[in-house]
Amino acid sequence: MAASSVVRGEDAFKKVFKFYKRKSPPPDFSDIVPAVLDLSAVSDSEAARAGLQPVKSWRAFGLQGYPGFIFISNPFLRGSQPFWIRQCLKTYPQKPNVCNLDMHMSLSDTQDIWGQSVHGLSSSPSGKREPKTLLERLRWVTLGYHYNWDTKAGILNYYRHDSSLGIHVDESELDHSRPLLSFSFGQSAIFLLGGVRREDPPTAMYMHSGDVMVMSGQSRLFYHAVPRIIPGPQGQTALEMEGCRLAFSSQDSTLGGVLSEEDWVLCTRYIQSSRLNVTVRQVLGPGQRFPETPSPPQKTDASQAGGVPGQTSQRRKEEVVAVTLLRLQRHDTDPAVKWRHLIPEALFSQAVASDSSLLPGTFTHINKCRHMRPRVPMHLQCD
Ligand SMILES: O=C(O)CCC(=O)C(=O)O
Ligand SMILES: [Fe+2]
Repeated sequence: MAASSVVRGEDAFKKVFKFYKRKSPPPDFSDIVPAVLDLSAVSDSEAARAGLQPVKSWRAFGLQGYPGFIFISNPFLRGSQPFWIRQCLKTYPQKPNVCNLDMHMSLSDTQDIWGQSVHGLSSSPSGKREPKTLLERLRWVTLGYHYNWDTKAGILNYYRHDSSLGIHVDESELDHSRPLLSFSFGQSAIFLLGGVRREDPPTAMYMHSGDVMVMSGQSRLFYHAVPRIIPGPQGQTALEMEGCRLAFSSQDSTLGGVLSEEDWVLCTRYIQSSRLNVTVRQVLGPGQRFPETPSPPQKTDASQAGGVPGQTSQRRKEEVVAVTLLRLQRHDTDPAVKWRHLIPEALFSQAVASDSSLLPGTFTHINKCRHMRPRVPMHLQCD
């Protein structure tokens, strides 16, 4: 069942979090369905270079009561996700990027996480309990400003089937006026989006492989959490990986580079039980520098999101998604990069949606503003 906006009280978020984290008996997810919608912008070839469909065929949704939150239902070209999965597993964990394993292992031990995991992940289960590979123990990697968890820029989260991510706000970046972009690959997740206060009741939605989320404007600082990982729609990942094989074996592979048999096997194996999430955030605002001392400089407020009036280089949010992926494709984590091309909220209002698979009571067409009342699990109604 969908979490509800009428659940109130101090513990509302926690209750909903626990509801979706619960394993036995498992919660009923029947009301949660993928969102669907269409947009337009960015050149088709630029989008394709990042492995994305032409923007006119993207399906994106706003969410009633969550200004600035955009959900884009898997805008990836068939067969391009494995490129990103391989980036997350093989490329981004490489030094100088920092990961959770660095906290208790030496640099030489975490130098080649992929290489050290190849054997363990690709050998078929022998029946006896094998030690976990480094890839299976990987929980997060930071890109960009990664020397300090508090100053993170791009973050990769690695979720195993039993992982969750607690209730939090992403506020350690100094610039909250830029959107936070989130890309999901592999198994699915229940994502909970709350409000500015921890006690604001959250809305639950699925994040499936390929789905993209933009948290901008007010929603940039909303509480959120991932209470649980769930198997993706039947066969989805397998099909996607197979699509990759086809795409890579044909000449017009847009992302370039052939996925070797070994890479393909390992990515498939890993993703069968795991979820990858990439979030990209702007850390510094215009003119800001990291302080020498821990005292934080003035933050740029998310409520001011909307860009600088008269700025000519502003682009649409769809472009932000494409450009972000292009940067990541080049493994461009230069901390000096400023995301000047981010755009005002008002420009992002062209969504046209079919409502066949809307989560009741939550997703709203950006430009239609239809709203259905949510159905509420009885035991979550606490007022
Ligand atoms: O995994 C997700 O979907 C959310 C990740 C997240 O909230 C974070 O990294 O701050
Ligand atoms: Fe977050």
